[in-house]
Amino acid sequence: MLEIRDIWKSYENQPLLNGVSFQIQAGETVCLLGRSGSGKSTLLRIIAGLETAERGQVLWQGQDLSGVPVHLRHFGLMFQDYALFPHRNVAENVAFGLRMQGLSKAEIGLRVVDALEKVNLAGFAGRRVTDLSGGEQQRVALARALAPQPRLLMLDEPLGALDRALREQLGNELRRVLHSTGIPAIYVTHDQEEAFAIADRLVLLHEGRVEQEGQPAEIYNRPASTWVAHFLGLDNLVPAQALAGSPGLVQTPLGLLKPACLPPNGAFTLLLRPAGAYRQARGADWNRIQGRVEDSVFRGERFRVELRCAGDLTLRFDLEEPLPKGEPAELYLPPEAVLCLG
Ligand SMILES: Nc1ncnc2c1ncn2[C@@H]1O[C@H](COP(=O)(O)OP(=O)(O)OP(=O)(O)O)[C@@H](O)[C@H]1O
Repeated sequence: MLEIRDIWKSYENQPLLNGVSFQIQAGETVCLLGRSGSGKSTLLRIIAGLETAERGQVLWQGQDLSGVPVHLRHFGLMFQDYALFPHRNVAENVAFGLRMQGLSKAEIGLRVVDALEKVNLAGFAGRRVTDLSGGEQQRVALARALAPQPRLLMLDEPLGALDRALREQLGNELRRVLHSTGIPAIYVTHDQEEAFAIADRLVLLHEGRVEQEGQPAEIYNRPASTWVAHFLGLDNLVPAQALAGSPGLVQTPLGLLKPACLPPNGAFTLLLRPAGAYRQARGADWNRIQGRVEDSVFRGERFRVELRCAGDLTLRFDLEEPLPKGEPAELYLPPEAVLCLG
């Protein structure tokens, strides 16, 4: 449906987007995820037509949108500071974009009711927006973005101003609303938990490029680089070197390890899965990790155990039982829990 093809953009000779390409399919919610300042909002503005790229194209069903003005793209936008009109009630706020479209009063009335129902605010039409909670205001903003029936919805940190618990609740609701309307959406955030909760597919932006894209579980299980692993909070990174003459084994500060992957030539990085460690080996090819327990903290389902290991490495594993602090410990990981990163 939407194709972003090789977009380049710089500000004051500082490159920001260096050839960004990705696509969005019908009905799909794609989260654009990257650190603050990675150019996510700029990319949205380029897609919306509010900003021009130095190179590259934005295509809708194969049609190049360069030269198509903002209002003729039929893309809806929703920002973090949703800027509702404080002196107007809920219905008037939702009707705003519809009036600009020149629809009849009757049609506007129907669309407002429909949009408010979609976001679970039926009955709120006459309320003052200033009397609503932050979460309700956010839903009014979503209804306002949905009412003109855009062919694509762009959401820029829409939950950014809300507290964590509300974000989680509204994130789930947003996902439901987006799926029920079938409108494809680009959802920009720097919060990976939020992105994982909402996205059908993730696009990870780093240094102006797409570092990795895929379904959330795919990316979590197979991060493409050490940057992605770090960004997802997977910090058990171990320097490694392939071992000549011993295929499948790699040399590391922890000793010889056996990953499930074919090790690349030369130096590379291994990722040890925090949830992949056990107190006992269940196979002859399991990897033994030795260290001293620095910390052991209950984290809901499991204990997060911090192990100080050879090579100045601190590794964290999630275990069913705690381990005594200050004592030496041995843990075992199957080859599948040891990944090779580029
Ligand atoms: N019009 C502009 N002129 C000059 N620099 C700009 C302009 N717009 C954005 N930038 C710069 O480009 C960089 C990326 O901005 P952008 O808002 O696209 O990033 P972002 O990933 O959305 O960040 P955040 O999550 O903080 O909103 C920032 O360093 C910003 O200062």
